[in-house]
Amino acid sequence: MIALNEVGRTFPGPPEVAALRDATFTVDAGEMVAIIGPSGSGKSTLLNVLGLLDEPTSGTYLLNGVDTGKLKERSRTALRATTLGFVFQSAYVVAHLDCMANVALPLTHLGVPRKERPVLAEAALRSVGLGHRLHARPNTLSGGERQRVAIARAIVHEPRVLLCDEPTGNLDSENTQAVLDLLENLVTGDRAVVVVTHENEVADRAGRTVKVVDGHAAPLAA
Ligand SMILES: Nc1ncnc2c1ncn2[C@@H]1O[C@H](COP(=O)(O)OP(=O)(O)OP(=O)(O)O)[C@@H](O)[C@H]1O
Repeated sequence: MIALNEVGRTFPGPPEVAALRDATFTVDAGEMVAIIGPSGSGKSTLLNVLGLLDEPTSGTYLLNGVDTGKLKERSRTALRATTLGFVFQSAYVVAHLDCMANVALPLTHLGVPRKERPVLAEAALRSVGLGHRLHARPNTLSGGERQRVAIARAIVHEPRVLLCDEPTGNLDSENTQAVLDLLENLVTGDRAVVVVTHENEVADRAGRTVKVVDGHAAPLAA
């Protein structure tokens, strides 16, 4: 699904900063990979590159077989919208919309017919265990439930890769476990999950770990 070869990202500055120097690793469908590393090591830079939010200044990044360096901006945006789902530390849900409407939002941008949107949104909410809260407003939910709404929204269009940035950073240990169970269930034969985390219990759930040190990102030996 993902193949990075000697990917670097240098910010021109001044001063010039080589935030990512050499990221070389793959992520296959059917696996969950944790990205770990000290503060300032380049994890966010790497996640931005993986998420097609930023472009490498060197190396190649293949996503779902597509050489992303060769894409024009429009094609990058389209590939991002169809192939990737994003989960952040804070569940950026829209307060005045109910869960169904929040989860259906990305489908609007993808041109999914209006009639199909509620069907897909309900299925996504049921898949994260929120079938009983379809029409709840986010402010009536717990923090863990809100994060599950954000996950439902991230997967409603069936992305091949789910990119998560500290997805349990704001949760207590019980909700952390629930979200990790969920992420584990989302790893299927045709989907990969990538999780940037500081937390050992999150990394422990991943099949493999990529460690970032001073901009060098490589798999840890098993
Ligand atoms: N837009 C930018 N311009 C210049 N330097 C940047 C920019 N973004 C990040 N950096 C630098 O690149 C390095 C890597 O930053 P990055 O945010 O990727 O680290 P991180 O591992 O995600 O850190 P943390 O765990 O603290 O979030 C840091 O030295 C940072 O100051």
